[in-house]
Amino acid sequence: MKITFLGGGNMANALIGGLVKTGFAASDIAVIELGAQGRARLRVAYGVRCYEAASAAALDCDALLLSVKPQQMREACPPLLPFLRQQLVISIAAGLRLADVSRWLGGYGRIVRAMPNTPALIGAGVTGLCAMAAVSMAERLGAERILQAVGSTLWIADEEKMDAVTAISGSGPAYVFLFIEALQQAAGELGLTPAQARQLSIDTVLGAARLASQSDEAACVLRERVTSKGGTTEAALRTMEQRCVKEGFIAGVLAANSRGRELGELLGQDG
Ligand SMILES: NC(=O)C1=CN([C@@H]2O[C@H](COP(=O)(O)OP(=O)(O)OC[C@H]3O[C@@H](n4cnc5c(N)ncnc54)[C@H](O)[C@@H]3O)[C@@H](O)[C@H]2O)C=CC1
Ligand SMILES: O=C(O)[C@@H]1CCC=N1
Repeated sequence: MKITFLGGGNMANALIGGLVKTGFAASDIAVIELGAQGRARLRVAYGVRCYEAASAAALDCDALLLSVKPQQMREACPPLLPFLRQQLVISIAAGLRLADVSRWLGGYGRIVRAMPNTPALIGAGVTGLCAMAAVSMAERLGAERILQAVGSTLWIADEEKMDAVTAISGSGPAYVFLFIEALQQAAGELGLTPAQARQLSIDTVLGAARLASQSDEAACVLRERVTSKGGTTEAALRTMEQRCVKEGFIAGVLAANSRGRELGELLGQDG
């Protein structure tokens, strides 16, 4: 399968890196990227073909993955039109609705909306997928094959829920990195070295995530098991509760969901 990316930024780099690491031939991957530096980085890092603009050669592919920012999509679509034949189009833009991307692509119907995340770079991503009605089963499987090469996938029947997927797993790595940052900062304040802080915080997140994934028990039960009566965890959780950490966290995720919907509404009105 030949894949072309439109936009070679952060997420395209994560997906391309993951695809190449899991055995996709770099010669089957092309990127259309406006920035000369971005193209040079992609060529050096992964050996993929890079183009400055759409052309028959750039769009000689089975799947075209739209990985420009939501605000860049409407302008980026028309130059693709002369070269769209039967390719499956996959848009990973946050918020943008299938109907709007389809309209910007002259009513093209073979479009899957996907929401991956950056752990795709190491094959540990998770992607929500949602397809237009005209996308065939074989094409759905094609989209799944690309994203499963870099992690797990799940289908979302109701497109409105793609904003929730974005808020949970698309943006999710940032919340985890913030948590790691906070643990490391606290470790520093407690006199641990940066190397000790790094090992302790990252191994704790990895271990807890693996335990949660391999356990049949709910996260709250696993949390209670760490929390001894009158002990240290209880003291930590009580202080966090007083500071409304959980409420603040949930409010943040809901804000991401609202921003996705808002982006879709705002940009969808735009032509
Ligand atoms: N960064 C992330 O963790 C995730 C991002 N996404 C989505 O992926 C898309 C890209 O996000 P990032 O990679 O973070 O943004 P980015 O800004 O790093 O990458 C976008 C790239 O597109 C290029 N570009 C813009 N217009 C172009 C055009 N007309 N033709 C060719 N190249 C063009 C820019 O030069 C830039 O390199 C967004 O729509 C975002 O919502 C989805 C999931 C996760
Ligand atoms: O922050 C954003 O808008 C993108 C979508 C999900 C992760 N990054």
